Amino acid sequence: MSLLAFRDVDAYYGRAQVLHGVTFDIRPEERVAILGRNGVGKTTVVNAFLGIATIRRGEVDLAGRTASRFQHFTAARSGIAVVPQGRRIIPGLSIRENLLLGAAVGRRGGWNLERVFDLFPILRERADTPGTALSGGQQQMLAIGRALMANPSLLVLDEPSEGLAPVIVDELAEIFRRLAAEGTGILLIEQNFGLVRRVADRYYVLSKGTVIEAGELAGLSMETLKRHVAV
Ligand SMILES: Nc1ncnc2c1ncn2[C@@H]1O[C@H](COP(=O)(O)OP(=O)(O)OP(=O)(O)O)[C@@H](O)[C@H]1O
Repeated sequence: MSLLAFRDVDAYYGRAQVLHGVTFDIRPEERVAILGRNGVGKTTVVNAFLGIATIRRGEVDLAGRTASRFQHFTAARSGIAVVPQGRRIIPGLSIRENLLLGAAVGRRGGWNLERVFDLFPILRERADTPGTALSGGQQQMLAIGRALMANPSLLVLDEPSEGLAPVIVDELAEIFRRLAAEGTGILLIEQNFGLVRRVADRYYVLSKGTVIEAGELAGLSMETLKRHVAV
C-alpha cells in the first residue's frame, strides 16, 4: 500500500496545465524528495491532492484508496499532513490555538499538545502569544507541530528551509530524521540539497511539470544536481 501515489496525473489551474503525466509513489516509512527549481510545479503536486489544482487525467491514491475529488480535509483524514510553503501561520491565533487547529482536521493518535511542546520547547514557553510573533524558524516549528497534531502517516514539507539560516535548517534536518525514525513517512519538496541529502533516501526530479528522473539519492548525479537543484 502507498501512503500517497500519483499515476499519470495532469493538473490545471483553470485552463492552464501545470502537471503533465506525473507519476510517483511513497510507501510507509519512506523518506522521499521531490526536487526542482522555482516554478516547475512542486507546490502544484500538493495543491492537486488538496483540491486546489484540478486533476483532469490520471489517478491519486491516498492511503491505498483511489480518490478523484478532493476537499481540503481529504488528505488529513487519510493520514497526510502538509506543512505548506510560507508556513501559513494563522494571524490572530495563539501558538496553542494554531496547534489545536491541526488536531481539528486530523486523526486520533499519539501526537498531542504536550508531545509537540516536548519536541519544540519554545512553543510551550510562548504558547499563549500570537503565532505570527515568532521568528521564521520558530514559525516553521509551529507549522510542523500543527501538522503533527493531525497524527499523520505522511508528513509533506513544501520548501521548509526557505528563508531560514543554515543553523536552523540543521535543526530541522535532525527533527525530520527523528520523525522518520519513529515511522512517519516524509515527502520533502525542496530545492535546498543540503537538507534533502540529510533526510531523503529516494528522489524524483520535476522539470516543467514532468518527472524527468527518479532513483536512490545515493545515485543522484552532479549534473542533475547542478541543473535542477541549488547546492
Ligand atoms: N493558484 C494558481 N493559479 C494559477 N497558476 C498558478 C497557481 N499556483 C501556481 N501557478 C503557476 O503554476 C506554475 C507552477 O507553480 P508551483 O508553485 O507549483 O511551482 P514550484 O515548483 O512550487 O515553484 P516555487 O519553488 O517557486 O514555489 C507556475 O507557473 C505558477 O505561476
